[in-house]
Amino acid sequence: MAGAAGRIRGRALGRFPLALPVGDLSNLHLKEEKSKPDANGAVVKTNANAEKADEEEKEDRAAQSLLNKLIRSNLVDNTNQVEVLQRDPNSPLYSVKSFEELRLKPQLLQGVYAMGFNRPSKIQENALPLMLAEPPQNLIAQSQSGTGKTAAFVLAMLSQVEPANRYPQCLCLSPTYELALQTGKVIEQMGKFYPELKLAYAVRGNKLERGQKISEHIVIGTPGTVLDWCAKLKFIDPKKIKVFVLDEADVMIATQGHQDQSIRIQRMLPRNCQMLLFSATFEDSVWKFAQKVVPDPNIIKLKREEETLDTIKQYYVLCNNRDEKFQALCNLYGAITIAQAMIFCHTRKTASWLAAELSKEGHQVALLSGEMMVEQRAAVIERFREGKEKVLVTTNVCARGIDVEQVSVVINFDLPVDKDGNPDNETYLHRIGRTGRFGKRGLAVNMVDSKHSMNILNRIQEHFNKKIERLDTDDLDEIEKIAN
Ligand SMILES: Nc1ncnc2c1ncn2[C@@H]1O[C@H](COP(=O)(O)OP(=O)(O)OP(=O)(O)O)[C@@H](O)[C@H]1O
Repeated sequence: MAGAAGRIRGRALGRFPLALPVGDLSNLHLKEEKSKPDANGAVVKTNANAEKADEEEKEDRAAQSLLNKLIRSNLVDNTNQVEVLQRDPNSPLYSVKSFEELRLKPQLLQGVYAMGFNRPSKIQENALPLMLAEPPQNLIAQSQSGTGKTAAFVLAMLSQVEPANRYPQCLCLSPTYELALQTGKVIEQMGKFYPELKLAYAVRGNKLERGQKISEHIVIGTPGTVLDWCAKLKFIDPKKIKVFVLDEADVMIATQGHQDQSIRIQRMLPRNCQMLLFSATFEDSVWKFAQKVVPDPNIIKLKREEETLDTIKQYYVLCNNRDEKFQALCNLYGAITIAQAMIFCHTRKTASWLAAELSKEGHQVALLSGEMMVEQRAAVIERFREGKEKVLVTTNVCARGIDVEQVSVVINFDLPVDKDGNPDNETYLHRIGRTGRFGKRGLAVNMVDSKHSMNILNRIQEHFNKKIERLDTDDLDEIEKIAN
């Protein structure tokens, strides 16, 4: 997980430069740094004398004036300043609260700060008080990709666990093996100051002895294996679960069988179990599913036009065929520096062809596709996350939800369509959401190669009510401009 995402950094991403010296910007988070928890997890408040208070006020004023300057000069759009966005009421990262106000346990506060989070995002600020309320509240929540949903429900689970009880108390369903591992990592990082807390992965390949009971406090896994562990193998006593999380509900129901399995698991849980469901999109089918698994819910939902993030710039390129699309891609690479990119293709065949062509051009390419074994897929993603490869060419589902901070560009080499050839808006949103994570700038480029794909693109624009601009990839100056 990208822990340092919450701070302002001096590092430029590709050619998205940071426009001001870091020294100036660091003023913006001076105030938070004064109330961080110490090594024992206690929140340390500095005992400020009048002089110090004066100094602080000056710093605050300086920070505010810098912030105003940034906003006025429109520099906000040119930088990756999470802190600035977190102070912009129109941003999904905006928050008026601090993590202290969210009543987190000291060990968790310590974990949050150790991950480099300075303040909550909008979804965290809104969802956490509900999730931590007494008695526990059920919640159906939507927030854009990369705005901190995972961190929100991980905090909720960690807050409810009683380490002295050596049995599973929180159960989290993820749609894929990769996402289960990714979320597990967040749990491990955030629960770092909770050494007694244990986590088990209910994923294919994790074989346990028959008759065994699990003593771990949190179980995270995919629906099929979790169902086996609860119903058939009885490794878990579902009646003791206090918190049930269903993550990426839209992706979940797109996978054959997952919806039924999730509902069967939910039915085994006690009535007073807290049910939480998260999703980046809420088409009707997701909504119906959500209402089936979350009784009497509190609801946090976005308006359609809020679903896409303004920090991700969207373009399309007109081409005539596959070779021209490849050329357009090469032109993009020739004109802008791309930290890491994810490229989506419709078929495995195109993906392998493209990966081979890009390798011939000298790129370090990773290929991820559905026919690979889950362990292989996880290894590919890990290497990409570590930056060993700079380009990830992939087909579809296995790349959903993957959180890699350095992805500055997403290319739809083929536009996402459903099995009937209609635009797949959800998949579009998930794909472009691989960039622009937590306020970072991102670029999404769509390759259009026929009247049909132009029509798909137009329908995607209409759906999100968001203009996707044309980009001429033969014009290097124009490409350079979009990266500035
Ligand atoms: N309050 C915060 N401050 C700074 N960074 C944060 C904060 N919350 C989350 N992040 C970071 O932002 C990135 C995205 O967060 P997260 O994965 O929780 O988003 P998400 O909404 O679950 O995304 P997706 O819909 O794609 O699954 C992660 O790298 C995470 O570490």
